[in-house]
Amino acid sequence: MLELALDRRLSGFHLRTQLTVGDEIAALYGPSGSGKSLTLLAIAGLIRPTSGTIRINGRTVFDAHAGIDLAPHLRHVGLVFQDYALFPHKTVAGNLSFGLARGTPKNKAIDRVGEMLHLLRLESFAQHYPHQLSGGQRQRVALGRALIGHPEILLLDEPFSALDPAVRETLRRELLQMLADFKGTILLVTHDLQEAYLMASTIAILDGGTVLQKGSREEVLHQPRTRRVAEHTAAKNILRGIACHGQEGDWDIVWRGHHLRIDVGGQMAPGEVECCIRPEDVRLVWPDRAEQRVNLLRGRIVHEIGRGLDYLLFVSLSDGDDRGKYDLEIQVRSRLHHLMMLHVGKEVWLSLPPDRLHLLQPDE
Ligand SMILES: Nc1ncnc2c1ncn2[C@@H]1O[C@H](COP(=O)(O)OP(=O)(O)OP(=O)(O)O)[C@@H](O)[C@H]1O
Repeated sequence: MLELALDRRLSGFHLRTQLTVGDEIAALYGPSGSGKSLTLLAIAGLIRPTSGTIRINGRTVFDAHAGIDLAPHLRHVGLVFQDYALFPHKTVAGNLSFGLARGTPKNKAIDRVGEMLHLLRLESFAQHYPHQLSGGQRQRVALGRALIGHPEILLLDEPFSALDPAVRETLRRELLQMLADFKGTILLVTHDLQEAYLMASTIAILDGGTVLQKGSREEVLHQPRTRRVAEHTAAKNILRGIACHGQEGDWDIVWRGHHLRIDVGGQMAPGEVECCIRPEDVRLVWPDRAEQRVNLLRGRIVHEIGRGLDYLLFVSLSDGDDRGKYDLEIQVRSRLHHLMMLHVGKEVWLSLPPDRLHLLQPDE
């Protein structure tokens, strides 16, 4: 388990990461410059926060107030850098043994390097140098160097960013397989939402040095707390409207003259609100079945992007001829696009399922 409450001011940037992560893979997801790498460096003991605490499995490795600041090698943290940071003049075996604690007896070191080479399937590469390895093999060596000292937590800083998409997919799978036996916390830094979703069970969204939301990957994706989180998680359709009581004691949001029913499942006050719906949650409705649907809207496709397996449709609800403007972004499978014979200019019926409309809290 990892518990963080960090504060560090730099010129023009204020890092204030508050985060607790259990023994699982958690993604620290955020745009460039949001403070992801600084957070990892602080956990590893490579930069010193001005104030705050860092606990690893209940053990305090940093506490500014109490004057505790354990050296990196005493924290039991494995760190895999973005560019792997292998020593070019050391062999694979040499790079791996660098991860062992100083003073490890020679026969123990040889055994442990052997075990690691086996786990990484690099036995026949022990005497190779980094420049003689593929990107994937280099990544494995970097991971092995981080794991060889039996760390309690593992920090991975954008481990796939340097790779092309095809290799990236294979290596994500490989990495998950290799980490299956790791029992502690794994914190993966990424600025790729899909990668965060694929690799991690929990996602923490970092922006401007602060964690905006942390939750299960489903929660973060489908129940963003605020507009800022919704923007980071590509919710796309953020609707600003007026909340009022609906006809059956439920809640409606009046948006662009339409009464949209929303399942709020909690307290809500009348007045101006924002809600969101993801592009894949907007339903396209066959015209002959339109009347049976709730939250039905009529619109016109003003733009579309074919992406192979699916299409992004941009739909305007107004009858005007302003082609650049759209009100909703919708994601549909190519098969449905074909079946419904969709094209730019076509009129479509849409439904916004009440349980997919999600109310946003005001940004702090
Ligand atoms: N030594 C430093 N001195 C001053 N500012 C710094 C220092 N290191 C980082 N920063 C600033 O802190 C902010 C966060 O940097 P950080 O490297 O943690 O971002 P990141 O989220 O990891 O970004 P990326 O995804 O691009 O790697 C940035 O605005 C950066 O310019």
